[in-house]
Amino acid sequence: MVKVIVAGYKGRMGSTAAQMVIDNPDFELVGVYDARSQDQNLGEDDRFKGQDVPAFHALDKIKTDATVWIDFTIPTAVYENATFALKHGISPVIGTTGMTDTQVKNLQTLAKEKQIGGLIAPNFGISAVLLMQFAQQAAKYFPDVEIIEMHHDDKIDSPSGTAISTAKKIAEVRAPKEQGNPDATETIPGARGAEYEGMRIHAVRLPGLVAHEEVMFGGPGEGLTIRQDSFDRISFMTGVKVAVEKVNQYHELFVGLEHLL
Ligand SMILES: NC(=O)C1=CN([C@@H]2O[C@H](COP(=O)(O)OP(=O)(O)OC[C@H]3O[C@@H](n4cnc5c(N)ncnc54)[C@H](OP(=O)(O)O)[C@@H]3O)[C@@H](O)[C@H]2O)C=CC1
Ligand SMILES: O=C(O)C1=N[C@H](C(=O)O)C[C@H](O)C1
Repeated sequence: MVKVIVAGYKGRMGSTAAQMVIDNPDFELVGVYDARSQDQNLGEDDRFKGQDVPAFHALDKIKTDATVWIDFTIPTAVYENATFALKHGISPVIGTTGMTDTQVKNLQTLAKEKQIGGLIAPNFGISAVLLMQFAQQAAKYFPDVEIIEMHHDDKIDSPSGTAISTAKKIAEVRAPKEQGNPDATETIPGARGAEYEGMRIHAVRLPGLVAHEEVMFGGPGEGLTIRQDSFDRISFMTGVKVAVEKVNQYHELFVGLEHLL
């Protein structure tokens, strides 16, 4: 039985993850954490009526025997949360996006020091993991690429963690390249999107969307578009489940679900 605490349980992803833990006979939800909630117990939340799980609102009040910390919170909270988990011997399974490269490195160092397994996954969806792998493969042959990520309009960070991760994977295999016309100008600043190592990333935010990404490649006389869609947040739960099952077996913190698949 894997004992789990879920941070951000009031939110879209945290509530879905809490339900996944409750529904899994091999997992036990032993705590939930959400900084601004008033609940003393998860059962006070209408979506979880009948559940008896302590709810916490401040890191220094958390008392738990959890071995896994699932985090779907906000970019400004996740680093402190993951540090807390590692310092208390709890393996972090982090879905929250928006951490800096330095923060990720610091967490990896701490996990190694403490000999604790952990995972930061910019995307727990299998379609997104495959899209990133396929895009990396295609970039060897098509160095000209544009990334378009599309999300619901409540998303805080942009570009998405998945888009940044896609760009990083592409940058690993292609020589640095400034795309387009070197004399190009932007009549309205930002028209060409964000720039990462010569690639352009475009962030679309619209009600009705969940999480979607297209990677467009262009070459002489041809093009290739790779697309993935998360139509429902349940799409992320297969990956979260695998991470919860496996993360305690490791002694380092990985970035990317592919390391545990
Ligand atoms: N890796 C993946 O596969 C996926 C990652 N994500 C990422 O997960 C994160 C959460 O997304 P989503 O569920 O849509 O966002 P929500 O805004 O729905 O949920 C975030 C929750 O965290 C709470 N919160 C805020 N501060 C803290 C804190 N200090 N400690 C604990 N909880 C806190 C928020 O409370 P309040 O509203 O009161 O501020 C809210 O309930 C985002 O970074 C998103 O990019 C999303 C989908 C998939
Ligand atoms: O905020 C979201 O919704 C999502 N965030 C992650 C990201 O930033 O890539 C993963 C997925 O795209 C959904």
